[in-house]
Amino acid sequence: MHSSLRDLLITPAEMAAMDLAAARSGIDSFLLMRSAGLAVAAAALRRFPQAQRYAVLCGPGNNGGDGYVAASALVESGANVAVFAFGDPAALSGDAARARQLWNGTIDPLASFLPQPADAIVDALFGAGLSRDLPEPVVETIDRINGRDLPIIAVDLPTGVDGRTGQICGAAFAASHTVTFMAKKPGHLLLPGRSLCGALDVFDIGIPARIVLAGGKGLRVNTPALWSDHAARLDASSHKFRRGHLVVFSGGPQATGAARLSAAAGLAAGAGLVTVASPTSALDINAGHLTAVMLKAIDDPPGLERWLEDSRLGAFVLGPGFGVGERARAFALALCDRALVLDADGITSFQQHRSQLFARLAAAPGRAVMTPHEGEFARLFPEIARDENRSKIEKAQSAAQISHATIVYKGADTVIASPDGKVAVNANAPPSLATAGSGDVLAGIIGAHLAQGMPAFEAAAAGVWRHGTAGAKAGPGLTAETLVASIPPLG
Ligand SMILES: NC(=O)C1=CN([C@@H]2O[C@H](COP(=O)(O)OP(=O)(O)OC[C@H]3O[C@@H](n4cnc5c(N)ncnc54)[C@H](OP(=O)(O)O)[C@@H]3O)[C@@H](O)[C@H]2O)[C@@H](O)CC1
Ligand SMILES: Nc1ncnc2c1ncn2[C@@H]1O[C@H](COP(=O)(O)OP(=O)(O)O)[C@@H](O)[C@H]1O
Ligand SMILES: [K+]
Repeated sequence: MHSSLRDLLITPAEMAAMDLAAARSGIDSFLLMRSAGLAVAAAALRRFPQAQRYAVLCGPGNNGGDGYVAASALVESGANVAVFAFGDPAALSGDAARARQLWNGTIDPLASFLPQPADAIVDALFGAGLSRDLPEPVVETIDRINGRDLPIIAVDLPTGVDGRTGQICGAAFAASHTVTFMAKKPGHLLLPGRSLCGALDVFDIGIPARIVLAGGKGLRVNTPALWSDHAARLDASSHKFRRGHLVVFSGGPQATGAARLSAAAGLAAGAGLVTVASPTSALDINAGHLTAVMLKAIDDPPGLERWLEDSRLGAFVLGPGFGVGERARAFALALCDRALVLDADGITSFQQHRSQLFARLAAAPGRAVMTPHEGEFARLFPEIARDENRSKIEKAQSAAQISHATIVYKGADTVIASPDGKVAVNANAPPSLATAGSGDVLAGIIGAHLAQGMPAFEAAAAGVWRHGTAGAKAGPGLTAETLVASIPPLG
């Protein structure tokens, strides 16, 4: 696999365009199908050598074609193979018809397939060309097979998973293993698709990297390659002010913990100084819990404006535990032209005042990052959230464009998108991150990156990645506190 393809995500439409570009450059498309089918057969033999029968389920398009190639290769290796087809195999056209003609065995209708206890199933029913909900006979087959604890090797995508969105089209196989070609598709990473792929193999079937790279639109998996060039490095000339000063705003006396978690995370993530800006009413409580983190009384917008004259204040986190309302809006609007992470209550405060926030961000571009979870996203971007046609990636991209901020659309499949079109999908976050305060920690890490001078998209992507890595390091019993202690070095 060409190293530059490793983190690339290709939509099914882009993949189809690449097929055409490959054909135009003189590459024989049947050879691509042959490579694909051989890769599937090899994966089936390698992963499930104990199978007494490989049941290959073939559909009406090129995914089915890959299945016929795999079936022939499995027979050549001495395996026992049975082929079942959905639709009329005589109606196949192009490369898929050629692949079927090379299959010497019988082809039974899909409806007659009865799974046997030692079967391994090759799912070549539908792949990138799935364009609507699955037909009823396919749904019935999937229902008959899922849950029987049989190994399923999916060709390109588990049948029923939409490669662009990761959504399920009526039903979907829960595969043990998925073999895809040239590059991952969004549906392999976005939920629920990701949870149905099993282990994922990306196989190079011979489309030149230059064609794949030219055809992709810049969708990426979030890895350090995206942002490590922007990471601040420590050297002998570093001092605390050069490492950046992060400010985290605290809520009132009943709601101070979230800000302290963000502040602790910011310090652990590398900000040189961190100050909790607290209402006077909560100063004593905050003071009783803070050591390395500093404290400053800030009660109202004029007090904030005066403090902002200190140019050493590098970045701000507003939202965790802050309280929803007018004060949050006034603080946020005053910070829009700075490096700002707007999280939690900071986001919810603008539910009825969205256009005010977006207009201010457009007029005073700073480095703003918003970190909504699904509920907060729906509050700020209700029309986008409701649009069932758009993938989570497309939703984050639209939200970034209309808000003029980098969006971190959180979840197990967090998407990071910038107003200028950069986008990445995160894949390293363990489910143990679903714990109270985990989002506050993320906001603090991103704030530290902004304080160190990273651009907004890179600061956010690096923050999400470090948060995921910290989650894995802290292990299954993690709490927000152990998460902070597990934040790994940057770069
Ligand atoms: N470059 C590569 O990556 C390579 C890719 N390769 C392989 O090609 C696969 C993509 O092939 P593909 O485009 O023919 O699509 P595929 O998934 O077989 O289905 C299309 C057929 O299904 C039909 N159809 C769709 N939805 C339906 C529904 N709900 N219910 C019923 N019918 C439905 C649709 O008909 P239509 O929508 O026109 O009615 C059409 O007939 C890809 O996943 C990979 O395995 C390799 O061969 C090597 C090179
Ligand atoms: N199942 C999951 N798998 C991986 N990461 C998750 C999962 N659920 C939540 N997370 C991550 O944990 C964090 C939770 O943030 P948030 O919902 O704001 O929680 P809180 O408000 O309690 O801090 C987000 O970064 C989110 O992406
Ligand atoms: K499939």
